[in-house]
Amino acid sequence: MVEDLQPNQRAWLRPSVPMTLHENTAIIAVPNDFTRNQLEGRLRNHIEDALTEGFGREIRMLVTVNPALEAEAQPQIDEATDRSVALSTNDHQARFEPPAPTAVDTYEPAGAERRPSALETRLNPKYTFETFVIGSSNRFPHAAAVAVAEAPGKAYNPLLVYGESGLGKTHLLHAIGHYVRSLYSNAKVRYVSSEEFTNEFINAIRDDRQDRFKRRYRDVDVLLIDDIQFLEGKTQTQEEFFHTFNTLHNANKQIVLTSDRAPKRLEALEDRLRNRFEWGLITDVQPPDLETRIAILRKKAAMDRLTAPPDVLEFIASKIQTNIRELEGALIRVTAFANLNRQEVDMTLAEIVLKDLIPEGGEPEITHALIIAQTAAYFGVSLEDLTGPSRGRHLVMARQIGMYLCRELTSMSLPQIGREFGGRDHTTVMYADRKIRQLLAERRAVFNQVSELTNRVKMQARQA
Ligand SMILES: Nc1ncnc2c1ncn2[C@@H]1O[C@H](COP(=O)(O)OP(=O)(O)OP(=O)(O)O)[C@@H](O)[C@H]1O
Repeated sequence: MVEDLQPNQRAWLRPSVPMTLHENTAIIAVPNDFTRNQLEGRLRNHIEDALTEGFGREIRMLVTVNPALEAEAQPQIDEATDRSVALSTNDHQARFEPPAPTAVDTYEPAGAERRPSALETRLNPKYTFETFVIGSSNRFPHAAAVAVAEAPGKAYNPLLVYGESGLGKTHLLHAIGHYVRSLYSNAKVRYVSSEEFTNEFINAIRDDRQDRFKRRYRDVDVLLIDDIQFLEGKTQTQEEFFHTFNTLHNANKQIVLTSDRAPKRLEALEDRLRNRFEWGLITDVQPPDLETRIAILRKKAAMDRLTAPPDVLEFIASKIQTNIRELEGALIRVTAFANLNRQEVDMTLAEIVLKDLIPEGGEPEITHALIIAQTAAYFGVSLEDLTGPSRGRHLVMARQIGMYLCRELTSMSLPQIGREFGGRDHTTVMYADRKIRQLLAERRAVFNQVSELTNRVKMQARQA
């Protein structure tokens, strides 16, 4: 696949060094921001496809800058041979060794001193306090999150943020992680969703590696644990989490939790855990008001370099009121549509796109089962194939669109979606979501397929 690259594209790979494969993320070091932008922009799809094909599972790429590589980094655009990184499958297989297991996975940039990296905790680089828009709906949780990050284990412990889907809980959790890292460079920060915590715990029992599991979660300074409602009804995992919690709390290590409900409404959670959650500070995020929604769209447009006039941003913000993920999704669809049609983003265009996206008379209830069934029918594939292991090109695209729609149209978490699509890892869902978002703006066929399929799903949901 990389063999298909133009010589000038291949030249960008020459100074790049594959660092490690951490779970489903290949980390590649480059000498400067400029090279990183090239890799992340024009070359991302090629590289990720090559890696995915090579490893037989979806691999995403993370690029990190290591100025120590600068000396080797004189890309010679006219030279087709790429000496340092032959991104051919075999080569990668050889060079991306899974990191040795450690309590907190480490990452060592070539030629630099060992330093902790946000990558090792799989924090989304976009979810920082800088990119978080503050409004009356989230002012308090934001302030609490900043306080906790500035003085881990001292301000409020635990901090629990709850609220409905798509209101920024995960964003705040990651922002705490990034900020702690920037303030305390040696802090061990671990982010995990409760679903992953549960799965890892089950695997640890199966493989008789409980000690390693315990170390992994108890030997940290800050534990960020997302969506604790998932622990409901899981007695053994709750027991393990209870001990993890006590160990960390006794050692004055910071714990931050998110939930879709207030702890007292987590009925299938043991009293003693619920009780622990109430030791610290509990705060909620509310749906943002109109001004905050407009500010979020402005920020998002600026960050992703999407051009949309103020009246269009206000229009989108007025139409989508309860979920920030949907708000961002609508902006992406509107700008993608304009891009594909080589049109300016204006009100007429926004009205057309949003009319499809927002049905009259409120949102119908959409389930993953409906999305999966409609996706299979739309692409003419069987349900078994759509959720099965086969990796034919047509099937992979159908599956990725199905996953993307589950992310857009339901409030399911990444691990939940992965499970419904044949037990896939949450990073596979993340990759699919990002890839389809990108293709929406680049490929008319994909935009049309996604739009048609969304309409069908919504129509079926209304009739149900
Ligand atoms: N205040 C905000 N400022 C900027 N972006 C925001 C804000 N709140 C949420 N977002 C964005 O909205 C999207 C959804 O947020 P996030 O995933 O954090 O929601 P969540 O509450 O964790 O939802 P879920 O419970 O479904 O996981 C993300 O892309 C996030 O960056």
